[in-house]
Amino acid sequence: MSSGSTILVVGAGTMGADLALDLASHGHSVILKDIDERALARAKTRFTELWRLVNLMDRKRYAGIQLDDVLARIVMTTRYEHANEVSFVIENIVENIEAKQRVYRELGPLLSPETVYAVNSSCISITKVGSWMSRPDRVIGMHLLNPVPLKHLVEVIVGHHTSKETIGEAEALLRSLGKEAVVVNDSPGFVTNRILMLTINEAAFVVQDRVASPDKVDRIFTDGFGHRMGPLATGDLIGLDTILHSLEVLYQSYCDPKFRPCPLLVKMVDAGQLGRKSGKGFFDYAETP
Ligand SMILES: NC(=O)c1ccc[n+]([C@@H]2O[C@H](COP(=O)([O-])OP(=O)(O)OC[C@H]3O[C@@H](n4cnc5c(N)ncnc54)[C@H](O)[C@@H]3O)[C@@H](O)[C@H]2O)c1
Repeated sequence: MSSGSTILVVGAGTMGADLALDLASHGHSVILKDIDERALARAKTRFTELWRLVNLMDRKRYAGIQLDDVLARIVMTTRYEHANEVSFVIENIVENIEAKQRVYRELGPLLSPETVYAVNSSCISITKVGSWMSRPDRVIGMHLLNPVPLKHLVEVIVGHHTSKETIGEAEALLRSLGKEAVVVNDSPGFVTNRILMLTINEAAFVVQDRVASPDKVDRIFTDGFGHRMGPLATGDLIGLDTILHSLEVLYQSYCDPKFRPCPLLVKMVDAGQLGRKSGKGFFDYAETP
């Protein structure tokens, strides 16, 4: 897919906002849709923060590009404007099956039959999403990693009915963003989160059982194994509510008790300690953007 196409990004939270900026910085026009005006306002602030962060981490990334030109390519809305004109939708709303199903039912009839519907989900089966759509061959999983502009690998998930053409178009869109696709078969949690969610959940159990503090747990992974981030800092980056929703989807999908969410995680989410996005999770982020 060439740059210059119009892409509808549904959901302007942690992933949707970062994705919109990444698409626009590669020349795509973006319609960023959310149901919540406050989320759109937060996304606006996030664009500037993220621009700064990416420039710090990778100077070449935005060389010769002006932020104002990038922002001019993003339209923010709470309505499905011009949905029938887009060639690609990337959905990034909360990790909740009922909420996602409502969006697909609402949006499906508004789209052209040829539109590719990419699902950015942590765990939800792509075949299940396809079952809600009239063209399941145009539905594909696009599990983007966080923060989107700095991650060059994307787990692409092939549902039961996903066509070869749809896979090719998803790969082409990712190539236009300088990203590489690793294509895997559909199964709840795919490869990444079947493994990662168990690790983060077990790390929460270790803290709950007072085996070690969050700092010690993560240091064993960073200073010991040489990982760039420990499991609890990773949970804070993703969002503990997203971790909890993902574990619930995995538990429901496999009926396997190994995915039961740690009660400490549930309590932290109830208390609004969601990680970086709320300023506090297993660690404190009061001073960090
Ligand atoms: N956070 C991560 O690191 C990460 C990584 C990969 C994939 N994901 C997946 O991406 C998706 C989004 O995650 P997130 O972390 O951005 O969530 P988030 O909670 O930060 O944002 C979700 C956004 O969706 C909006 N929303 C809810 N219902 C909507 C609707 N009907 N229409 C439009 N917008 C709606 C909310 O207002 C919110 O702004 C989830 O499925 C998640 O599992 C997240």
